Amino acid sequence: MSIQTDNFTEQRIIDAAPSSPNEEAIERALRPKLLDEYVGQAKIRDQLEIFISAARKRQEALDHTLLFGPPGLGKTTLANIIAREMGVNLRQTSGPVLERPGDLAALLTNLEANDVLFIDEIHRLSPVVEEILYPALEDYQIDIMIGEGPAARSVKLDLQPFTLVGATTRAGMLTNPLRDRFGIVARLEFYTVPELTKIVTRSAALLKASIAPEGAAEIARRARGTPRIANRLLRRVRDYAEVKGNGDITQQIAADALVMLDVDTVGFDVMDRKLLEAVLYKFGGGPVGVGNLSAAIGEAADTIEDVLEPYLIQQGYLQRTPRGRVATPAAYKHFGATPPRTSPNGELWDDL
Ligand SMILES: Nc1ncnc2c1ncn2[C@@H]1O[C@H](COP(=O)(O)OP(=O)(O)OP(=O)(O)O)[C@@H](O)[C@H]1O
Ligand SMILES: [Mg+2]
Repeated sequence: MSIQTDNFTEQRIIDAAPSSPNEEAIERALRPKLLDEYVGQAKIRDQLEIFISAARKRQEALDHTLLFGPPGLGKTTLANIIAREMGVNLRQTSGPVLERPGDLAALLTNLEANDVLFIDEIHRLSPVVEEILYPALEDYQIDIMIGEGPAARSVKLDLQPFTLVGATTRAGMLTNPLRDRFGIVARLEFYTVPELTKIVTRSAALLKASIAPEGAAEIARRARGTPRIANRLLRRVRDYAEVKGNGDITQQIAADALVMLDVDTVGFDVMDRKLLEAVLYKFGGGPVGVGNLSAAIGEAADTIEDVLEPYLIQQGYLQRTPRGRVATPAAYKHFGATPPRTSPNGELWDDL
């Protein structure tokens, strides 16, 4: 997904979205190609391994698969891996690109048997395009209109069996009929530090960078649970090591470089801190609605919900309640402030 950065001259170092075409090219080079090289997400990997080998044995298309989770966790990577493991072609497009039903029909009719059609940002499909997709997913058929005016008629076309792999950062924004048509639904989780350490170590080897295990762990700890950020930090730290040292990425070099990049010890960058500080100091710890937060920190509500919040919530710094966002005691402590004895709901905070 793309992130609005209008308010900022510089891209966030820990922005989870790719920052440039150049970065996308580097990402492709670092992308694992097979399920075995895909680190973490053990549950999804185990399931896919079984489903893929069963489908291959029967020489059928894999069930339609929905991948969802915050940006940079490996959805596009998984879609590519699925096609490769199935031994079929991958055709890639995205929700906003498919403007007219004909755009999707052209893609669908060109698929070969058991191919993977990957639709990124599938929550942004237009309703008329989605309409075409339903019979395609269910019966491998589409209805298209040929001609115009009184001479127009609808024609049914048969398709080859295929697998739709849909990716989205927001499963909640899919329509029910679309969501119901996915046989496999996989929710990607943030990665643990050991998993990210593995990813950093693997990427360093591919980039021919010399890295100490503690250096890799230091980068992993500050990567916000996200492989894309881990790989980006690695590249910036490598630059730093080459200029300020002899090129070896030691723990000290990594820590110094990350201070320079303004990424703190738990991986928060300027925007994370701005968000938490707004909740704490402008809104008295919450509850505060996303609209007010958006106005206070000058970041789009979508970005707050898709990119900033998920990690802060998962790490226990922020809570989403029916009345709005609430800062937890951990958030107070992170900024050296004393948490209140009770939550905004009047419950006693129990981890004081
Ligand atoms: N499980 C993994 N193991 C190793 N590297 C990974 C893994 N997942 C992601 N990566 C790395 O992180 C980068 C970003 O992953 P990817 O592009 O698949 O994320 P995404 O979920 O599609 O993000 P977006 O929502 O922005 O499209 C990839 O280039 C890849 O190198
Ligand atoms: Mg992607």
